[in-house]
Amino acid sequence: MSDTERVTTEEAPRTDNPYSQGVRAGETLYVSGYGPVDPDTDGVVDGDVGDRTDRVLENVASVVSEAGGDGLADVVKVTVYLTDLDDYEAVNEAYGARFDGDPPTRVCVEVSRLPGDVDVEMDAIAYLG
Ligand SMILES: C=C(N)C(=O)O
Repeated sequence: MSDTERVTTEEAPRTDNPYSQGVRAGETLYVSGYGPVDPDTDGVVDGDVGDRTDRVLENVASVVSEAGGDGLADVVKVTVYLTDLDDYEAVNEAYGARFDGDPPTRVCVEVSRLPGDVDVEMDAIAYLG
C-alpha cells in the first residue's frame, strides 16, 4: 500500500487472518473489528456484556495509541455489532462511561453471528491530526 502504514501492537489481539489491526492513511486511522478478547490470553474476558464492551474498547484504544493517537479520545466513528440487541442498554452504559460525555459518531447493528462467536464487536475510525 502506498502512503499508508499498517499498525501492529501486542496490546490488542493479533490474528493470522488476512487483515491488519489498523491501517493509517494520512491522519486517518482505520481500526479493524475487535471482539472482547484479552491479548494476553487470546480468550474472551470473563464477566458480563459491560465487561466485554470495556475490553473491546481497550483493544480499539490500544491500536489508536500504537498509531500515535490519544486512545479513545481520537476516535471519531465507531460501529457496534451486537448479536443480541437486548444488550443495547448494558453496552451503552459501559460504552458511555468510556467516552466521558464526548462520544464519537456511531452506528449500532444487530448481526446473526460474529467471528469467535463473541456477542459484541466494534470497529473504529480515528483522526490523528
Ligand atoms: C475479526 C475480524 N475483524 C475479521 O475477521 O475481519
